[in-house]
Amino acid sequence: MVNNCKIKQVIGAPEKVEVKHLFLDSRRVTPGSLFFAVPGVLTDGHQYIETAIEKGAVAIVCEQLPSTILQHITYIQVEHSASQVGVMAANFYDQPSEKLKVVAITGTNGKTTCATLLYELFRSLGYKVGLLSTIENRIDTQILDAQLTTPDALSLQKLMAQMVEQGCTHCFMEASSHAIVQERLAGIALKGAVFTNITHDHLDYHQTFKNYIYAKKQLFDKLGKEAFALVNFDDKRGQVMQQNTKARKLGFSLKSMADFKGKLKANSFEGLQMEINGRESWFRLIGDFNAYNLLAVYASAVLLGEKEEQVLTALSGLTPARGRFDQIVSKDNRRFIIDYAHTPDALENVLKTIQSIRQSKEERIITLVGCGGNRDKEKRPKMAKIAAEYSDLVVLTSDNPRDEEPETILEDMKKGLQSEELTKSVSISDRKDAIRYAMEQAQGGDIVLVAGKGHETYQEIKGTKYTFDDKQVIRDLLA
Ligand SMILES: CC(=O)N[C@H]1[C@@H](OP(=O)(O)OP(=O)(O)OC[C@H]2O[C@@H](n3ccc(=O)[nH]c3=O)[C@H](O)[C@@H]2O)O[C@H](CO)[C@@H](O)[C@@H]1O[C@H](C)C(=O)N[C@@H](C)C(=O)N[C@H](CCC(=O)O)C(=O)O
Ligand SMILES: Nc1ncnc2c1ncn2[C@@H]1O[C@H](COP(=O)(O)OP(=O)(O)OP(=O)(O)O)[C@@H](O)[C@H]1O
Ligand SMILES: N[C@H](CCC[C@H](N)C(=O)O)C(=O)O
Ligand SMILES: [Mg+2]
Repeated sequence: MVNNCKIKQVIGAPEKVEVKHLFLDSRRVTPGSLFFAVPGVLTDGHQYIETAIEKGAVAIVCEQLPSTILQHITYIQVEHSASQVGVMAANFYDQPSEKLKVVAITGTNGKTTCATLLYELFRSLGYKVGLLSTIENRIDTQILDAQLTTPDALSLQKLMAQMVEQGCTHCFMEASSHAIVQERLAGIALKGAVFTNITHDHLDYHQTFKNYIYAKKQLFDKLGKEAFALVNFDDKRGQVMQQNTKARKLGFSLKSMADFKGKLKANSFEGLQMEINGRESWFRLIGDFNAYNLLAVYASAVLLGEKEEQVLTALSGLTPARGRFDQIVSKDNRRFIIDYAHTPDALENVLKTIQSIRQSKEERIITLVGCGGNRDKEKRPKMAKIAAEYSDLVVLTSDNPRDEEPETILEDMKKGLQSEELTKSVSISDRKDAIRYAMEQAQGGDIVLVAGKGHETYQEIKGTKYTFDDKQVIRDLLA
């Protein structure tokens, strides 16, 4: 358990103790286990040491020792418990990440898309693969629910151990900025890290944009010299990510010279045509932003040792991840696009793409959008403004209101709109009613973007997750 760990002291009894399970949450502790006391955002795990022991924990990892030391318990005192969870769990599970080729993708947008494409690509190249993503986790063909974009440090090691057990050779994972700051990736040996982009999101958590950039940079700072640090050169923070890394520095770009240079040739509602390092291919993903994702995926695969030609052939057959530019065209030719755009930049990219590939301005753009509750409030007026700028009609509605009042979120969004923009927008807080309204307003040829929830199959309101699936709602209303 203690290899590579930064331990201050071990006290109590006995130093060599057998541990059956590891837990981060006292509520789940079972007899014979080890409990990690980690200070968190809402509370401090140190408060639950006693409960964990009552439930049968035999070992405790903590930063501060409790006032009462029990002789039959082993206390491992460390400087920083969050960073020791993954390292100890990696020891416990016998270093699963070293038996896999693990690539982590970070960036405000594009993580799920890239990780899912890599998973599909490597499967089509004949490998057994693991995937850790916002939509779901996969161990080869087995699908497991995902609660977080990046699982907690214990679950990560356990999932990777299961991947090894099932014969997987690769694992593609999303590294959210929360996860990096909280050291969920500690103890994972990465073969590579990918940076897609950084734009406004999560300032509720990181407070400043500088902190948010720094959070992502830590992923690259910790890479070993045998790994690759692949970044988007067209994002001005791309090279910032590489400043202090020991890893091999590589970049992709659509605009300038790069190790992986893409040239976009065509874009339509069916896909895009792009030349990569001189080879031209057709892909079934839509929009310039997806050209970046495709470049990142192509580059990662080549850097992992796959043959360029084979990668291109396999990649050109792949379709977008669920809820990402997902399209339904009705019999009367209304086009519905379900997309997980939940940041200002994502929304702007999707809308710019729609504007650039529609046949003419006769095809009106109707955008339905909301913003999540208990999350970054600064993005609300920005997202409303972008929706108004690129659309003929805007339907403001609820996303996942969580513990906030939907009306308050809508008011925050409307603050971004000038009077003429307000005249082309309506607010309908019930999401289903809002979708119905948007659909009714559309005529043949019009395009309705339903943004923000993508693959999600629930709507979270005041602690309850109600069944809700944008795509299904549209299908039902069409029927
Ligand atoms: C704000 C945040 O990121 N919180 C995450 C964090 O929780 P925390 O450690 O701060 O938890 P806490 O509630 O303060 O508790 C502190 C400690 O006491 C323990 N505890 C608490 C209560 C108790 O009775 N017993 C007990 O032992 C907890 O298990 C924890 O170890 O660490 C936990 C384990 O790793 C996460 O489950 C939890 O995610 C919460 C549920 C969450 O909603 N996180 C979101 C914001 C998030 O992480 N999102 C990113 C995606 C963002 C993106 O889109 O890019 C993600 O990776 O999913
Ligand atoms: N490379 C990109 N650049 C900008 N926007 C993108 C890019 N890729 C995807 N998007 C937009 O962002 C949305 C979310 O994409 P995706 O799920 O791949 O991102 P993510 O980084 O995993 O998001 P999350 O942080 O929620 O996990 C897409 O639906 C699309 O609108
Ligand atoms: N991983 C993102 C998802 C946001 C999705 C959106 N539908 C919302 O609920 O705000 C977050 O936690 O910020
Ligand atoms: Mg994601």
